[in-house]
Amino acid sequence: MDATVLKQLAAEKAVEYVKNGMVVGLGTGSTAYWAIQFLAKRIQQGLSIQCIATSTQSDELARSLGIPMTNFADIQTIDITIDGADETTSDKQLIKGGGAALLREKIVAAATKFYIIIVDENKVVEKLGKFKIPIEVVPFGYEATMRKIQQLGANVAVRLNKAGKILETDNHNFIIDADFGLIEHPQKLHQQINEIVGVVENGLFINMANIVIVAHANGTIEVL
Ligand SMILES: O=C(CO)[C@H](O)[C@H](O)COP(=O)(O)O
Repeated sequence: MDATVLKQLAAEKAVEYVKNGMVVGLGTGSTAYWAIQFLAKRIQQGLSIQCIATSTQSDELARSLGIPMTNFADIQTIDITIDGADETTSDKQLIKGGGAALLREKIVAAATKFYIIIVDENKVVEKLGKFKIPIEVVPFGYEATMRKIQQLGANVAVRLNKAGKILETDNHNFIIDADFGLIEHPQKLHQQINEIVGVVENGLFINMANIVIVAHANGTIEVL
């Protein structure tokens, strides 16, 4: 099965967890895209929910599909969030931020009671780290911040957009992509990165996912 179909299968399964009256966090990326589409379909069929997005891209998509949107000022908690990931281990430790939305994704995830990750089987790894860790940093002095990250043992580069300019996140920050190789102790590395002055947040999502829905190439769905 092709990658798009697998993304659809995982997304469709995740949307089954959403019930009337819930506040739902909307992820970012090409897999979360399908979850937003399926949610819109269920809303047309009568499902009543309010949603909060992890990026302007997902916010705009959701609004264009008629999904009712809310914000943190008007809610206490988020019942379910459905998001993609760049890598997951079988014990649900994640790398996220390939779409540069990791900061809002982590804020939404931290406010969520039941955090669902949807992936195809290619994202499941034994050890995290083949995918470079995206790190959101403030623009001021980012070269110095990048050197500190490098001193932790990474090869680093500031992320560029399609026009070759430094990519700016929704929060007007930059992303440093840091290659640490395969990571032995993700929790420790997460702390070490976030202790660097100038770092806002990093793409290691440790002990956050409640379930990971994996779509396999043969069309079966596995829930981790
Ligand atoms: O973390 C993310 C965006 O910041 C995405 O969830 C992650 O990059 C996966 O994206 P896709 O589903 O397109 O592979």
